[in-house]
Amino acid sequence: MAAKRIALVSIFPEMFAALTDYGISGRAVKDGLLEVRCWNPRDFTCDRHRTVDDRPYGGGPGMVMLAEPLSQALREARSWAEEAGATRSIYLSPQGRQLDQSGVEHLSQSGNLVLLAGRYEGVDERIVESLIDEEWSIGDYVLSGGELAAMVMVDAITRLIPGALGHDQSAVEDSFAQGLLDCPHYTRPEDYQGSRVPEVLLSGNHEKIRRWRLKQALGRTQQRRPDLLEKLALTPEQTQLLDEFLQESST
Ligand SMILES: COc1ccccc1CNc1ccc(C(N)=O)cn1
Repeated sequence: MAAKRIALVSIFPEMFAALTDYGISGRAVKDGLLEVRCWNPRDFTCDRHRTVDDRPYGGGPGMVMLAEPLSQALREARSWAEEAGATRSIYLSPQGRQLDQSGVEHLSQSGNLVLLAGRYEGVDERIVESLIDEEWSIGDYVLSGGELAAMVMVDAITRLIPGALGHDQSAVEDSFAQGLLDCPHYTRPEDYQGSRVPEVLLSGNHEKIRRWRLKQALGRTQQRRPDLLEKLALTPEQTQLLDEFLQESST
């Protein structure tokens, strides 16, 4: 399968080493599953100070990113991504559509991406109108720049690229993929400071272990994120396991 191309537009390209040099995404780059390149609007300026921002029309605090350097950077980034196929240009901002796992799945299936990471108070709106297809937010909070939001999005998407997770992990079994929170996890030793690993996990009975993990995921979701549960149509087995969990936790 051709590598997924993700182009980044940012005045802090060095930040993206966190994606390309570490972990699952770093491995995906190394294995040729993912290609990441960055374009810096500062390289598309003509003045001595390499100015990328200016004061907002209408007054007010802060600065706004200038359209022209962004336009040139975005156009180069987009043509690189489009060389490898259909491409969608995304702007990360608090005003965007909120990202969740279903949004990640949607974006992971939509070809190549150009991600625009804004700084200051944001970018000149004419750039969003002319060159951006979709605006996305990773949550209802304000960051100093879109770079961390872009990296969150790329990391989540990369985990869904076939082959990116080794054989020992699976995005499909990810509880979040089923719309549930995750179950508890344990590893050696069996007894840690007097606290033991649940016996079922030591039993080697894989069906019992599957049911226990599903029960824990359902119970945790009910207790911590009932809003997620409301979205789900539980199977008869899931309904029964959740009832058992709630009975056990009320005793
Ligand atoms: C004041 O900052 C901005 C204002 C407007 C646009 C971009 C920025 C850059 N900051 C961001 C970016 C994304 C998110 C998010 N929630 O996805 C949070 N902050």
